[in-house]
Amino acid sequence: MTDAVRVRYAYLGPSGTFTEAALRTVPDVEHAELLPCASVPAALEAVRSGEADGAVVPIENSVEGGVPVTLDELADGRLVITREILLRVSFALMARPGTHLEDCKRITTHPHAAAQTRHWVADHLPRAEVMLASSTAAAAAAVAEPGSEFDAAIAPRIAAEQYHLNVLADQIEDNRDAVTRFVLATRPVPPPPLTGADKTSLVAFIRDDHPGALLEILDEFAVRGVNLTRIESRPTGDGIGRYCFSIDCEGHVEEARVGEALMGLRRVCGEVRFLGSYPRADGARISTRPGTSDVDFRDAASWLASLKEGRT
Ligand SMILES: O=C(O)C(=O)Cc1ccccc1
Repeated sequence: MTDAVRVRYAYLGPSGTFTEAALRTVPDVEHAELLPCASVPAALEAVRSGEADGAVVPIENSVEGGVPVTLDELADGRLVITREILLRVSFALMARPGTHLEDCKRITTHPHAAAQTRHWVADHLPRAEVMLASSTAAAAAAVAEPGSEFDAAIAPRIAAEQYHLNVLADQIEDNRDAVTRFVLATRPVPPPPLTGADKTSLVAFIRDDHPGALLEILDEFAVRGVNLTRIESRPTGDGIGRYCFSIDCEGHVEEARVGEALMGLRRVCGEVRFLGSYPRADGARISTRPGTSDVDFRDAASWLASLKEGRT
């Protein structure tokens, strides 16, 4: 394969991050060019500018919920999500050879990793200070620097080999079932085909602040039997008290109940930004409630047409 046709993927780097591990699950990634970026905004900007064809970024974790920087960056609607990836995350404490557990006073890691190992650190290193880094692998790289100000990093075990560090403690996550959800974002393209186990993401902006505005949004989903998998309010940045709603729901825009819910939102909201329909990473098939399948919507539409033609 020549360089001219190689797909370029940006990701939260440097090499050794969980995001890289998530990216490595994308089909044909071995033929792609990987572009490590210093932050989530930088990875997404590489896609907007055309420097990369797609970016993999963390969007939600099972301990802390949505990742604000990713939700806010995607809310501009200039990119779409074409794939989601679920990754179990497990953390190790690593240090330069010769450092022992009791020497670890200054630890560095990514904020998500700090949140997911808080109890372990409090129990085992109660006097340690945790300083935040742009990623877990960036933290490992900083510890590996000669004369580093840090004693240890919390990072994926694989980063210890890459940065020549020793693992002092492994599997230090507070919750063994911690899962992080990543998405692949690209410049706008038609959604991948319907699989029957899909999700749709969007951002809804209320038209004018009024009682029941959120209820009106929820109603568009509820009356069509569309289940939400995440809803979060995020500030729009236009002033205190001004929020939009970042929403993931089950189903694909090609399914009538989802398409009709989007049209309903378009009517009741000030603005709706479609962020994509894509296969669910867990493959869980969606069971439609009675009266909300594509057949039901088609039947209702042809019944209405027959009324207009004078056939009762
Ligand atoms: O810093 C990393 O390795 C990342 O990819 C971000 C992250 C950190 C902790 C859990 C999941 C993702």
